Parts: sequence; C-alpha cells; structure tokens
Amino acid sequence: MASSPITMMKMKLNNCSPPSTAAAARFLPLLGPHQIRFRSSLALFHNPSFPRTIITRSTFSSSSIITAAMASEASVKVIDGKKVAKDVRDEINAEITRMKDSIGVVPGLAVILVGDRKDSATYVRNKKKACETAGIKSYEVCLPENSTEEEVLKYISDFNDDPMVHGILVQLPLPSHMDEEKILHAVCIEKDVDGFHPLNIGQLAMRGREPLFVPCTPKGCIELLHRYNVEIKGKKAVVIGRSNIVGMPAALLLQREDATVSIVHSRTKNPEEITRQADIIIAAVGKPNMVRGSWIKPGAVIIDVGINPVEDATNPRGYRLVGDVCYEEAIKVASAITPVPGGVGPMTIAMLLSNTLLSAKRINNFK
Ligand SMILES: Nc1nc2c(c(=O)[nH]1)N[C@@H](CN(C=O)c1ccc(C(=O)N[C@@H](CCC(=O)O)C(=O)O)cc1)CN2
Repeated sequence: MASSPITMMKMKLNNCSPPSTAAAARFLPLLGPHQIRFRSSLALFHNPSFPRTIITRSTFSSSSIITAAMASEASVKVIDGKKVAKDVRDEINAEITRMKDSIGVVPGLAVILVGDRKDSATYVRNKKKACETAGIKSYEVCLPENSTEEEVLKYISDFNDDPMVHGILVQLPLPSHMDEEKILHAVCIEKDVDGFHPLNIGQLAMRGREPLFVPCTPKGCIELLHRYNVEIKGKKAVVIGRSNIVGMPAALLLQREDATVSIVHSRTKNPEEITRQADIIIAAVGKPNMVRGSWIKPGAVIIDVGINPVEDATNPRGYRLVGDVCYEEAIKVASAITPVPGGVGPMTIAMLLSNTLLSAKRINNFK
C-alpha cells in the first residue's frame, strides 16, 4: 500500500520510519553475505513465513503514525536484560560451586558449529566465554560448511555417550544441505539443553507434562516477566511470529502461565488490531520496527526478541541493531519494554547456562 505524502512526512519524525525503496536498495550492497543473513537471525531465520527483504513502505499501514495521545504518556520501565542475565549468571555460578564442592561434578556443555556464518561464530564464542565465567566446561566442535550430516551425527552420538557432557547444543541455522530435524532428533533428550528435541517440545505443549528443558530464548522472556513482577495469569498475550525456536515455544510457555494467547503471523488478517488487545506482547519476527506505537495498548508490557541490523552511517559498524518493535514509539505507550540490544539477547545465553546446570544436577541427582 502506498503511503500518502502526509503519512510519509509524519513518519519522518522518528527513527522507525521505513527507508525509501531506493534507500533500501542502496543498503543491500553495503551488507556482506554474513550481515544479510545476520539480520534474519534469531527469529526470522527459522520462520519462512516472513520475507527476508529489507523493509519497504509496504510493510507499514497508514495508521502507523504516532498520535499526540500516545506521545503524552511518558513513564516506561526499561526491562534490563543485561542486568537480569548477570544476576542469573551469578546465581548459577554459586550453584555450580556448591555442586562442585559437595560432589565434585563440573557441568559440561558441548557446542557444535557447522559453517562459517559470522553471527553464529560470535554467539558460539559468547557461549564459550559465558561457560568459562560460570564454571561450566565447554567442548567445542567447529565443522566446515561442506561437512556431511553423518559427521555431525557422529559428534552428537559421541557427546551423548560422554559422561562429562551434560548439555549438547547444535548452533542454528545449519547449512541448507543438512536435515535439521534429523540432527536435533539425534541429541538425547536428557542433554537437549536447547529444548528443541520434538519430545521436549511435545511435553511443553501438553497439559500435565513437564519438558526436561525449555528453549532458551522463550525461557528468558518469561524469566524477565517474572523478575519484573509482571503478572501473566489471566492476561491477554500476543506472540508475533511462530518460529520453532522462539514464537511457538513462547506461546506455549505463556499458556502454561495461564495467559490467554494469540499468535500473529504473516497470514494474520488484522495483526495491528489483534496486537492492540494484548497486555503482554512478545515480538519475534525479525522485521525491524514492524510493531508501531499504534499497535500497542496503553500500559502493555513488551518483550522484543528481534535483533535486526539497519543501516546507520553514524555507527562505526555502518549499522545498528533494532528490534521488531519501534522502540521510540513504544516507550510512549507501553508500561515496560525490553531494549535491543541489551534485552532478551543476553537472557538467551544465561538460560543456556541455567539449562546446563539443571541437566548436570538431574543426571547426578544433586538437589
Ligand atoms: N542452537 C541455537 N541456535 C540459535 C539460538 C539458540 O537459542 N540455540 N538462538 C539464536 C542466536 N543466539 C544464540 O544462539 C543469540 C542471539 C543473540 C544474543 C545476544 O546476546 N544479542 C545481543 C546483541 C549482540 C550484538 O551486539 O551483536 C543483545 O540482544 O543484546 C545471544 C544469543 C539463533 N541460533
């Protein structure tokens, strides 16, 4: 839908304005292949429903204009994921020391990285660093892009049998020639610290069942809500995005917490109207600034999972990271919001450490 000149003029008032198509086209060559893929990381790469294009005007409706009423609301709580993640890591560290001192067990995490994606390599490096600081022993396997599925399966099988390893993680996305389902299925569920094994996801979806592990990013979202005393029970929650690693498990978790949950996705007819009914919004689509101020009910709590690089000539990297939610509009309407960066991202790694500790405790029957 073409925007009217008035709409475009008003949109220019803030940083969430969509770039012109020409500007978007200019942006493309600026990004190397890794960076282009990076913008779709976390939520988008696993969600084929959302196009992997740079944003254009058609992404936004003409009602995406911030109104005076919204602008007058000014008190918002910023949910500090970096701080909460640090608190969680300190708690984990204390528990690991207690376990080591009493039964001599050190938790072990094996990470398998296939291919040469820069973003994945950074995440794996950060996971390794976080393990070191927390007192978890990490085992890393880096395989070239052209490795075979059998090679990956062999490493998984060896880690499944290794008593020093309590958690196994295959960094996603995998190269396209690999069968992700087959590989994730090969991780034994007792060591599935990513919580992606179909049995763990199945248990998460069923009433009265307990998964051995909950996927790290959605678990981090709920942990943030708990630590900021956001009531979930009985609230209306909207999850935007239905990826296997974030949107779908986040919706299941919210439902387990007794929220009434709607999922908004690429085929949803009226996403703005549905989202506006939510007391809690979890946005995980991988589309920069898709959720505008007009989508948000005053006082809603927003958890923004998106990590999207957008062109920024003033930044030494040539880009900056933004979420799926237009932050500067949202802070005028919401009661609390996670920033990007520094919101959900750091929680993903903290929850991975938490799952690894949980696994080591369970395997060793340590309370
Ligand atoms: N096997 C898995 N693969 C992937 C997962 C996962 O949970 N398991 N999640 C994502 C990537 N990811 C961890 O793997 C991850 C993404 C982002 C962050 C983070 O801390 N982001 C920072 C910003 C980082 C930056 O400046 O570049 C933030 O939001 O503040 C941590 C982990 C896909 N793959």
